[in-house]
Amino acid sequence: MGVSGSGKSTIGKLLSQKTQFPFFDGDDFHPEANRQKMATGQPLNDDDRKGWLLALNELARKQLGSGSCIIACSALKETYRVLLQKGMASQIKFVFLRGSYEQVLARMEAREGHFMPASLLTSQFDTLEPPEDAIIADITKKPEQIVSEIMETLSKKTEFGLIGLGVMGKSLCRNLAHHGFRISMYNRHAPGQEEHIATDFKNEFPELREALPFDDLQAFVNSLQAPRKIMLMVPAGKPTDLLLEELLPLLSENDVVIEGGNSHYTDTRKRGELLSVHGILFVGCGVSGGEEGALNGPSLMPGGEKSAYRIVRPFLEAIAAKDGNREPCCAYIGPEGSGHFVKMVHNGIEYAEMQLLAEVYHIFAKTGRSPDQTADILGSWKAEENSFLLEITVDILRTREDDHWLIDRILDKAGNKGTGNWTTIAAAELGIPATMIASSLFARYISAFKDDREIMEATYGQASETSHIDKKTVFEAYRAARLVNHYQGFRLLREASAIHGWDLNLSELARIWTNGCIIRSSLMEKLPAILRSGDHMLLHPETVTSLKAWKPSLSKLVSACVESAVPVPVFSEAINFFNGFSSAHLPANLIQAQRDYFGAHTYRRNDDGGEKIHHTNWKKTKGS
Ligand SMILES: NC(=O)C1=CN([C@@H]2O[C@H](COP(=O)(O)OP(=O)(O)OC[C@H]3O[C@@H](n4cnc5c(N)ncnc54)[C@H](OP(=O)(O)O)[C@@H]3O)[C@@H](O)[C@H]2O)C=CC1
Ligand SMILES: O=C(CO)[C@H](O)[C@H](O)COP(=O)(O)O
Repeated sequence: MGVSGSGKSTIGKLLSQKTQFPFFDGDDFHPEANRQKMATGQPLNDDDRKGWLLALNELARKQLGSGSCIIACSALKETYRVLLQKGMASQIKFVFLRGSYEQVLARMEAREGHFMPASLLTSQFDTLEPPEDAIIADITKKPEQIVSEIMETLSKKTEFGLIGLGVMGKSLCRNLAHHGFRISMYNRHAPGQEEHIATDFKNEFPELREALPFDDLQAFVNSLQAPRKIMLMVPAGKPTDLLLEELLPLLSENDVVIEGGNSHYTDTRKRGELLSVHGILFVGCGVSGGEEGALNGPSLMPGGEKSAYRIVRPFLEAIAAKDGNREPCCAYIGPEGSGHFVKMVHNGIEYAEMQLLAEVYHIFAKTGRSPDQTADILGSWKAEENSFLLEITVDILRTREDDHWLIDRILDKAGNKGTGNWTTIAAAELGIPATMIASSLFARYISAFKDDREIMEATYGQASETSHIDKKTVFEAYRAARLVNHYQGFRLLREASAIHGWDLNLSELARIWTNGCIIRSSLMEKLPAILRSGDHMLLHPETVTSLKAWKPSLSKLVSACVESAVPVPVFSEAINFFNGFSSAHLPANLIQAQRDYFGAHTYRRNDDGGEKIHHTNWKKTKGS
């Protein structure tokens, strides 16, 4: 690609000789209508070009079926290039023949018998939108040198690098390789502990035969095509900062770093600012799906500068899971740390979804059911209320070890790595009652007090059995609580978007969570349409019908569990939130009066339009 006169045909033909891939001059593929228009001296507009660009796209597609090809096409605008690579972005490489106006003009004038009006060249330069991710060839060099540099870049340097070959990093590398990307892989070297990790990993999987393994960071960086695209999959916090500190001096302007760990969104914002000072682009990308998702298609939530996302988009979209319409479960989220904020809330929703299933398991255990019997019931729910977490719970409950259920041997102290904690803090800071997320976090914390719990039970007695709670009640309560949980999570996202000016597309977020991620579910599949409709999620007609039908079971379940001393903190939050949120009158008037009484915090009245601020001298008016 490049302006007229930049040497596309010369370089294309030479490349064709070297590679043996056929060469096509794009100009030969104009439809008849375009030819006639050009013959009359009229310039082509974008609409005219569309059919032509799609014809070239078709040509490339056909050629890729039997090898590859080289096409000369000016491809001056980004939109043209998007059309050219439609449906096969990861397989197209642009070579941009770059030169100044004066250089191109001089070349044109030197061509015997060739005249190009200066005005035409000016319009070419005016239209040109230089590509952000192309092999750049300097047209002042000799054609042979240009071609050998292109060949070297294409044959030796890799397209994408990944740092951190742990659970997620390894799976993502294999996923990238499955999609035909040439990758470099790096893991740190710690003598006696972490040695030859990347090489051993490469040797383990045949799909990595083309991948380059490194335990030397400088060599890893040098192996990548410019602008480099490097993804980090290391623990969030200090390790990420240490790694960036080491990496930064090795990078060049316009390189892109994608940080895929579960980082706090404020760290992401700071890192983006730091890297931008050095001209490095930064994408803070939420990744969900665990080990299997990373291998077969995760859900990806990239945030940061849009220009940075455009460069890495072909890679991220290729490896992402695909939704029901075969669209990638990956979409640009928004600026600064928004991608990591969204991933954090995803995990918050995940916490509550997990805790609800844990409470269901507990209730059924208290009815005397074995893990297998509970698995049978949960398995029967899949037809109407399926989710990834429900499916794995069924698998977990059925898993046996030496004739015992494994679940019975797992210590009941839940761990966490921080995202539920951060979501709870963010909800509190933004004034959003994400009570189910907060409660599921605290349920994990309560579980950690195992010693206290044992002493308390010995003192106060055990929960009684709950055989009077029927399966239908539990199922309906579970369905109602899930709706409330999703409402709270999306409400938190909406508020964050408004406060931070991120312009999050909530419907699109729900769409990219329909596959690949941990909270994918049949409910999530309904949310894009509901959120797109602009309706309040809890007032959408379908939700209203469901909640009216299921709410009595939620109340009944929580009452019965409280009676039996079976802890159901997250089910309780669901019904209490719902009851409060659907009460036109709450006792908050008394809170306001108390605040005014002891601290003169003032209050508003409901009999004067609520505009004015009032204060009462409560002691003086006492009893009057
Ligand atoms: N596991 C999951 O389900 C998910 C995890 N995540 C996030 O992805 C990131 C990676 O997770 P995961 O793969 O599970 O973690 P692992 O612990 O399995 O792997 C971490 C990797 O980071 C490397 N590493 C650790 N510290 C440093 C350092 N200071 N410098 C360089 N490399 C370092 C480790 O190298 P070494 O082997 O030498 O120790 C290892 O390769 C985390 O931020 C996590 O929160 C996101 C979504 C899901
Ligand atoms: O991001 C994830 C899933 O989406 C990770 O698995 C994360 O570790 C889960 O959080 P926690 O460890 O706090 O349970």
